[in-house]
Amino acid sequence: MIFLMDLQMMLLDVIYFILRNSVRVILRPRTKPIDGELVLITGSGGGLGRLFAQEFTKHGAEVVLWDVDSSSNEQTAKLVRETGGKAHTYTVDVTSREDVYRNAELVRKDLGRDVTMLVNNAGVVAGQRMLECDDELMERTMKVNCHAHFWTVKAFLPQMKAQNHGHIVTIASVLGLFSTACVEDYCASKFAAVGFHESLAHELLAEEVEGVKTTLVCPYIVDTGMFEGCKIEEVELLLPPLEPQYCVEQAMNAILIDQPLVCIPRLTYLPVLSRLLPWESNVAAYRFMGSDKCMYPFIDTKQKRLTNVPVEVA
Ligand SMILES: NC(=O)C1=CN([C@@H]2O[C@H](COP(=O)(O)OP(=O)(O)OC[C@H]3O[C@@H](n4cnc5c(N)ncnc54)[C@H](OP(=O)(O)O)[C@@H]3O)[C@@H](O)[C@H]2O)C=CC1
Ligand SMILES: CC1=C(/C=C/C(C)=C/C=C/C(C)=C/C=O)C(C)(C)CCC1
Repeated sequence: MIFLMDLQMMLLDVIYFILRNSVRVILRPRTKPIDGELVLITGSGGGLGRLFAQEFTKHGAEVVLWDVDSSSNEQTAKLVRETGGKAHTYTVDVTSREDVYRNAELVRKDLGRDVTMLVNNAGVVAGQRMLECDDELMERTMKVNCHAHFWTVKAFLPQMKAQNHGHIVTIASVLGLFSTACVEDYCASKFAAVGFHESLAHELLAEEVEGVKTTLVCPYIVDTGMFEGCKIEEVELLLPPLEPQYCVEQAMNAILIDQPLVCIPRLTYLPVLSRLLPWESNVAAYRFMGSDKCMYPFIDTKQKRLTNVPVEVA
């Protein structure tokens, strides 16, 4: 009897959340205030990381900027300060556990307070055919895109849990939910980041740490240069590469309503469902759309950059 009642409750919950999330697409829930939050962003020296720093600043948060490249990171801080924001820069290689833990301590000592929001954004891609790629380059992708999340979360989650207040944001990718050819290192690292993030989210909920929220962000191709050349002509009208600013605004909307997962754009939720189809059906659809070979021009562009051959800009 108790089992049947639990089952009924669970089914009602499932239906309630499907309906609630559908309504939320049209009627956006109230966003949470984040003024006064201390937000740490990795990979803040450029691309999406820099834009996240500016967006969090707009919302009144103070930002801690971590990047391997100090000069591009200083540039981000300058942009934040020009708009009246508070930014603190640290030169950190997130693949190094020691570097992460030492700098986490330093942040705590320098600022006298705990980081309340962590945005794991730093990311790299080898951009070479696996069989031609140096082992170290493939290993680096795993270390930046996945292992680094272990170290940063271990460094900052304990204080969030102690305060029952915080937010862990993972910038993964749609390539952490479905795959394509010739980006084996990247897909492996992003699938791993998604697995890590979701397991952590389950752990916090199972332990009833209600005050620490999680958001998994899975964008499609974004025009930051990271995947320069990657395109699928067959679907370009329907799915053009995302403007970085649009991508960050969509991610911010999700973060500010404590949304657990966001795929940007929404259309990319569809290929996730295709995992239920037979593998061969997916292959046929990939061939039809040209998404099986979409990384070829990206790999060519990257190769030309490595060998200093001029690259034509479309
Ligand atoms: N661009 C895209 O199409 C998409 C990107 N994403 C994800 O979004 C995130 C941001 O990407 P995007 O802004 O495009 O990429 P960028 O290359 O523009 O920015 C990544 C930043 O991370 C920094 N970084 C790299 N390695 C380290 C490290 N070991 N320690 C600290 N910082 C490091 C880079 O520094 P440096 O420049 O000095 O190497 C750079 O400033 C990544 O996780 C990426 O995988 C997801 C979907 C699509
Ligand atoms: C495979 C595939 C697609 C292509 C997806 C691509 C090419 C995504 C690239 C994402 C990148 C570069 C993410 C970076 O993090 C479509 C057209 C959605 C249709 C369904 C199957």
